[in-house]
Formats: sequence, structure tokens, C-alpha cells
Amino acid sequence: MSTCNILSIAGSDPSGGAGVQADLKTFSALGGYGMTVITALTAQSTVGVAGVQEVPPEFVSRQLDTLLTDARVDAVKIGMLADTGVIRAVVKALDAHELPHVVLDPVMVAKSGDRLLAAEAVDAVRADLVPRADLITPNLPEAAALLDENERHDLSSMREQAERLMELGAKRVLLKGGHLSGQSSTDLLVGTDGVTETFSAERIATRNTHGTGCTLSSAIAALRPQRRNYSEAVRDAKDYLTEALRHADELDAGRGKGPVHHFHHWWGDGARDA
Ligand SMILES: Nc1ncnc2c1ncn2[C@@H]1O[C@H](COP(=O)(O)OP(=O)(O)OP(=O)(O)O)[C@@H](O)[C@H]1O
Ligand SMILES: Cc1ncc(CO)c(N)n1
Repeated sequence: MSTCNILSIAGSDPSGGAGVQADLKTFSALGGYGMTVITALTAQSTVGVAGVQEVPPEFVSRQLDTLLTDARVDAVKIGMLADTGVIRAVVKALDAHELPHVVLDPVMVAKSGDRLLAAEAVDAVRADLVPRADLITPNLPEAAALLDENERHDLSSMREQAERLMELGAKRVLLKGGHLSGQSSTDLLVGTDGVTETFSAERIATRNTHGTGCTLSSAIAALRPQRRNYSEAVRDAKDYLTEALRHADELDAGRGKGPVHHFHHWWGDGARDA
């Protein structure tokens, strides 16, 4: 297979730790060719978000249609969408162009606590995007918001919430346990067959966790066309993220929650099992 083209539809993070910047670094590290449609600019550092400037929805559509009438896209990662207008533009493009392997990271709030999605846009994510994605990757607060329930912090409640997210029309759910406490960081994958798989990794002791969610979802999108199924793509994406977290403290990108380190990874076709 030629190099896979992976598209990120997401916001910009000038600090380079999250958003399209994290996505492009991840795609490159995992052997993909990265493309981006930018939905919003943020003024952001490792300390927090000072402002958000949405791209007008018509211009999000213009970017998508221009790109998608030319390029072959092998997988898509959707991140920050900012508001309902942008969501509508993305939905229109998903309906007009048949895109394989759509991974939706339902980004709502940054690690710093700043909102990246208007509160009233959660309904549109739930109704219009969740059923169109092949995989959704909520963290615990995002799962609670999508379900309109309280946030839960134990594995058996996570399992139940993942099942209820499937009832919203999701094809697969990866419920991320980064916000749990304990020695390991555990995520749950539920598929159409109703089987739940557990992916657990050592919890790395670092404050530098800016962009972990962006990195994981884009790693899954980059690896999915190179793997047999989502289970394998999630396994290898999580290994990639854990290594990037392990080396995060080598960077010096600001005073707050710093980025993970996308250094020299190459896991192209079958490389992991070779
Ligand atoms: N300290 C850590 N050590 C190891 N893995 C972690 C750690 N923190 C988060 N993870 C993993 O990172 C991934 C992202 O999880 P998390 O719940 O932090 O996402 P998120 O809140 O969406 O991130 P973001 O802040 O980028 O939006 C998950 O696979 C989670 O298990
Ligand atoms: C642009 C952007 N997308 C996503 C996140 C989530 O971490 C962020 N902080 N910034």
C-alpha cells in the first residue's frame, strides 16, 4: 500500500501540544501523510486558552470540499469543532464524501479547564456526529456530557456508560480513563459485537499531559488503515502515546501542562509484530 493519507479536522494550538499540530506530528511518526482542515484558531499555551476564533462554517465547508474533491483520504480524525455551525459543515462533508475510518474525539474542554465547544453544541455532536463516526473517543467528562449523566470514576460504571454511548448510535466507543486515579491508565473499547476490551498502560508520573487525547485519536486514525481492526489500532496507538508520555519531561515548551514528545517512532505495516 502507498503511504496513507490521514485527515485531521480540528483546531489549531500554537503551543504545538494539541490540536492539528499534535495530529500532524502523530501522523508523521506513525508513517502517515497528514492533511488538515482547521475549524478554529486558539490562542493557547501550556498554561491555558486565552481566546478562540472560530473559522466561519462556510469556509470550513470550502476547505473540506476543495480537499475532498481532489485527495484520497484513508482515515479521518475529528477534534475541536467549536460550535454548531462548524459541526453542520463537517456533517455535510461526511454525507457528501464517503470517508473511511472516521475517528471522532468529542473535544469539549481543554486540560486547563477552558471550553473548546459551545455548551449548546453538545446536542449536535450527540445527534449528528456520534452516529456518523466509526469510533468515538470520549474522556470521562465528555462521556458524562454526551449522556447527560454525572461523571463516573470507576471501571464498572465506565463499562455501563460505554454501553449507553453505543445506544446513542455509536459504532464503537473507546472510553478513556486518563482522568481516573491509580497506578494504571485504563481505557475501554466497546464494539458493535457488544464485546468490551480493556487497554491498560502504566500511568506515567508527569504533569505534561497536554494533548494526550488528540494524540491518541490521531494515532488510532493513522494506524487503522495499517492494521486489521480497531482493536489492533487502539493497542498500538496506546503504546505510542505511553512512550510519548514517558519522554514528555525531556521537552521544555512552557510553564504549565506541557506536551507529550513525538520522537522517532516508526510502526509502519506490520513493523510491530516483525
Ligand atoms: N499519566 C498518564 N499516563 C499514561 N497514560 C495516560 C496518562 N494520562 C492520560 N493517559 C492516557 O491518555 C489517553 C487520553 O486520555 P485522557 O482521558 O487524558 O484524554 P483527554 O482528557 O481527552 O485528553 P486531552 O486533554 O488531550 O483532551 C488515554 O489513553 C489515557 O489512558
Ligand atoms: C486546538 C485544541 N484541540 C484540542 C484540545 C484538547 O486538548 C486543545 N487543548 N486544543
